[in-house]
Amino acid sequence: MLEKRNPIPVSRAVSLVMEAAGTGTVETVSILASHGRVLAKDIIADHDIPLFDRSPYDGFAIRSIDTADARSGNGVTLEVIGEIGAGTVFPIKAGPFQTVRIMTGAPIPDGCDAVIMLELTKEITKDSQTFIEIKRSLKAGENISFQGEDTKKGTILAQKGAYINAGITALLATFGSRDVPVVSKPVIGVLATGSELVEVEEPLEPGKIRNSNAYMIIAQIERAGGRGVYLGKLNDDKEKCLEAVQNALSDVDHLITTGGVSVGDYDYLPEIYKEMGAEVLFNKVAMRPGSVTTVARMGKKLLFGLSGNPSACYVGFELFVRPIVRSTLLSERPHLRKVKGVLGEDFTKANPFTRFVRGKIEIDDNGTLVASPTGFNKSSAVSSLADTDVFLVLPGGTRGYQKGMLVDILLLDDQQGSEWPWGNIVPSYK
Ligand SMILES: Nc1nc2c(c(=O)[nH]1)N[C@H]1C(S)=C(S)[C@@H](COP(=O)(O)OP(=O)(O)OC[C@H]3O[C@@H](n4cnc5c(N)ncnc54)[C@H](O)[C@@H]3O)O[C@H]1N2
Ligand code: MOO
Ligand SMILES: [Mg+2]
Repeated sequence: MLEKRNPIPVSRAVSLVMEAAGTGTVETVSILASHGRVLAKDIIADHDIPLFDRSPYDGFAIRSIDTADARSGNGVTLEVIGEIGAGTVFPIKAGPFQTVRIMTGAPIPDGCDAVIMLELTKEITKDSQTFIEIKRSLKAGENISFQGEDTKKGTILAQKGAYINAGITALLATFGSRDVPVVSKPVIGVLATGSELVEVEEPLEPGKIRNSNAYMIIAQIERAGGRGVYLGKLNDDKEKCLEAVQNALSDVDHLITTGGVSVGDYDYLPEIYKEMGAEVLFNKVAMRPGSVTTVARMGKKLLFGLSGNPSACYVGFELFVRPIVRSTLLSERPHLRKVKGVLGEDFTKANPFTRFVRGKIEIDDNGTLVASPTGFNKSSAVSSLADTDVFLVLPGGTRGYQKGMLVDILLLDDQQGSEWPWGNIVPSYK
């Protein structure tokens, strides 16, 4: 007798999964390997930036008081007592009507309180001594990069849980972090099921298809910030699948399977979860594609039973697995970031379940975000995933959607994320 499945709302399904979210451990990596990882410790400025008053220009460091009467037609002459490049400190204090030739980034010499750009000065040589003439007055502090103007010692510049981008890498280097504490990547195993599958390097035969989902999922795990481990493909043999799932689970933090979660004769995952004694959190979600997505729990580990259909598998990953990866990586915004935009074309097919249409975004001439489906829209589609950078969220109902309507858009290639995008998805937009 076929077991009746009760679809639950997406938001409820995500909440159930998130109850199993854990936090990751810490490891240290070289700064050169830290890009794209997640900080395990705040970055706190341990000194001011700049660390000392310095020149923003190539020119001359002067005493502003000496230029008080300077103007066009009445230049002031200053004696050049030396020169300083970035990296050294000038050893002498400048006295009245003395100046020091200075390069960008060099510390302001003692006695000086302003800098004039090279282009605004005229060099004069008299008795083999160098002078400059200045025809304008400068205020104290003019053209100086002051100590601490960028940031002050003690400021928290990046927080634990932040994605290490190029800017954070610059901060790590600024404050001398050669070894960077990062959150260890959660290890997610991937098993593909289906007797129809051949491996990527194998030739096709009648009735067979290539296993694309496993590789797609590994890429999605990596985009989310986890480490994907490909554990192979399995034929539709219940005992072998049960054994493989049980063995795999001991080596990974969480396990993803693809295929075999629907009601077909060879869809063994539901029975496997039962035999293992795993707690099934849900086996039907009110969404398209991916309605058959099933998630079970064994202690702290989650078993994500993603659909075999490529688009359904892709969507199931982004909605349910991604937030688990991100919260392990200490993100407080582990879900897909939601923005609003307009629908780029009619989507007339109504559906009782919320649709996650694979789409791409563009910004039109008025600056409006326009999201359009990427093409063939069935759950089985693989071709339209290549151009996909967003999901258009089209809530279930009896009506379709017209071009120009306001829609919720979930961004896939994004590091900012969202705390909870499911709160105010409304049934239709006018
Ligand atoms: N009577 C019903 N039939 C189906 C239902 C239903 O509710 N009642 N649900 C449909 C929906 S919705 C989906 S989605 C699929 C889900 O199927 P499974 O998750 O059980 O996956 P399979 O049956 O193993 O395969 C489905 C499809 O995907 C292809 N596939 C599988 N693995 C891969 C892979 N690694 N790479 C690429 N493609 C893969 C497979 O060949 C099938 O074509 O069930 C519907 N049926
Ligand atoms: O799980 Mo299916 O993908 O709803 O079409
Ligand atoms: Mg099936």
